[in-house]
Amino acid sequence: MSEETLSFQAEVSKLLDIVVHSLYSDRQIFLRELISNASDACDKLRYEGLTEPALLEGDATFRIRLSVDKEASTLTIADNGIGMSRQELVDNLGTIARSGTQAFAEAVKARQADDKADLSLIGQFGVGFYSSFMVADRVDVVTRRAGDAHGWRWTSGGSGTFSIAEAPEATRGAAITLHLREDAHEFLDEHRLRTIVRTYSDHIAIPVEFVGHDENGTPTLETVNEASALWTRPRDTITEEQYTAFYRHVAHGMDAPWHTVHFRAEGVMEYTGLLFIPQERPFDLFTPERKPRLKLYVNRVFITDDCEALLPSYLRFVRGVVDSSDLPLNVSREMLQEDPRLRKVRSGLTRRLLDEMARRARDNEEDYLTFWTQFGAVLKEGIYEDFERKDEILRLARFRTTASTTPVSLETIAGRMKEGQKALYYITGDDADALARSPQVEGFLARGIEVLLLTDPIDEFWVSAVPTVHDKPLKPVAAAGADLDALPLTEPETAEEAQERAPTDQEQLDRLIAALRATLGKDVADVRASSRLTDSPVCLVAKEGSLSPHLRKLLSQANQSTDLPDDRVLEINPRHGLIRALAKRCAEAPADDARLQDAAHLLMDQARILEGDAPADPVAFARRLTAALASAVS
Ligand SMILES: Nc1ncnc2c1ncn2[C@@H]1O[C@H](COP(=O)(O)OP(=O)(O)OP(=O)(O)O)[C@@H](O)[C@H]1O
Repeated sequence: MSEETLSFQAEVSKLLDIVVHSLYSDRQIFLRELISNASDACDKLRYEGLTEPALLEGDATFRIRLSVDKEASTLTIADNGIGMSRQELVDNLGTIARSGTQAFAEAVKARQADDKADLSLIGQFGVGFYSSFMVADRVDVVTRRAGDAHGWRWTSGGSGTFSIAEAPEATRGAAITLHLREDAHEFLDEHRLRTIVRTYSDHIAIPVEFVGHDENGTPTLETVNEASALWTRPRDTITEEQYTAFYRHVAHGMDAPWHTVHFRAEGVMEYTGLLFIPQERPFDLFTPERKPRLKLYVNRVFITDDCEALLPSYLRFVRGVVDSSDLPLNVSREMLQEDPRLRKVRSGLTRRLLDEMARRARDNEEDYLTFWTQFGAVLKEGIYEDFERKDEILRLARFRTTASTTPVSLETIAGRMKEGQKALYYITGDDADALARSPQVEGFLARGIEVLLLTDPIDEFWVSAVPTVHDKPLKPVAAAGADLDALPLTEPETAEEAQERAPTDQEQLDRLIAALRATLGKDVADVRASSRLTDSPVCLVAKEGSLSPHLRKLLSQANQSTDLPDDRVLEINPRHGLIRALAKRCAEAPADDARLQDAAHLLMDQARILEGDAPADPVAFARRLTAALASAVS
């Protein structure tokens, strides 16, 4: 077949355009990405060779080779791994956009503020191969898939198209040749290359060999890396730098891990775990798949990094490796998901990770909060999903409250409850600052009662699974009802305040409530007086037992349920001057008094606005507001 030219998929093209035309810091990471791909390719063949030994073609000694040609200004990274068929070559390196392609392009754009794009995270997005174009103006990939008779050559300058032709010279595996850009000739320097390999790929379990020449020009081979699986080495022989380098390899990150745990589990199931909690959120933390990304090895043979059974999804931010000698090597990836032995591993890993988090929280709360801020929203999913460990996760959880902008534990909050306080109260919404100022919490603030401010979408779900905390009921502020009446105000009222806040005459209040109900009709589920309010005249609360307004909003944003009835209750403050005045007018005015009706709608719209909603009818709202202002001014 003669050479064929194909176009990159549009998103890939866009990504390449950014890679080719940006200036970067850390561009040496291209080598880490290519070595990492080469090592994955060897791992894949080793795994496939277990069930199909013919694929190994009699050669199961895997290696990665680096060589430079100074005259041609090329650097080649060659492996004897699985290789790619023609179709795989076309799909993997050009026509199928991986899920991270667009996400990566966007992330780079967002970070381009200082003119130097940070492309170091490219591998995290599953598009590491394209980092070759940071240093090369042409890339050739010569490859033969294990077991295939023919090989192929892929070549591209990184703009718009790539070509594919037959390559009879291809050996098993893949050889990536980079034609280095004028400004990237530093990567022809052997010393520099060795340093990079040692920094980034020392722990790769497959030897990375450097092809040099002796003084007679005869080729020499030198292994540059340690080439033993890091997790199999004793802990006290591994330096922190080595752990960090390994973490960067598995997480494709540039940060250092926030926590590293390296252990050997013995007992019913024997396995080694080397797990990391990152410092920064990976980009796909909140994608719908919610997949954990641990790498599973059996006796140092890589099996999969797509094993949902290995960790609960609320720990999906954890990266690392699990290697067990007690799992069968030839087990299929699908069977693994159901394997009871794996369930034991999962439970052991979860136990250990939660224990480690608790320990870090005990040791240094401030430092623990850096972790919590990044991953708390994910960990909290466990309160809802992992019944067995619900209480443990609740102990790890930290919350912002009306009394504390620094998140605190439930234990702390429970420990400073007021005498006579019957429950722990919470409010849900999007923005903690707005919630802290919401009329709904006024009555709590006036009584010195701390309210939890819950702003993660998951909060709406777990609260329903947790009826009590530290033996106290956990209640939404909307359900506080009579609890508040029973508690005293923090500061006794002055005589002046008492007069200002004199309660509305009960009979007049009842008439006002009836009038509001009649005017607002179906806009509200009910109208009632409340002690929740101190400074504001009105607020909207959810009817007891119904969806909270925040959850209703989340569901309608997710398009899950747009036709949920709005059954919010309008609460009015009988001790507010405006309510007193309206009640008085209501007692004297005819039932269809236009001003009273306008006031009812304005109050309702005001309550809506405070909940972050728009007025029901903006034009009518504006007209009523103008009329009210005009009459106040004149
Ligand atoms: N040396 C290689 N041998 C065989 N296949 C390769 C090689 N390099 C890349 N590939 C194929 O090309 C695909 C794309 O590589 P790329 O580095 O862009 O992403 P990735 O390696 O899949 O991402 P991740 O690093 O997250 O696994 C790989 O998944 C693999 O199938």
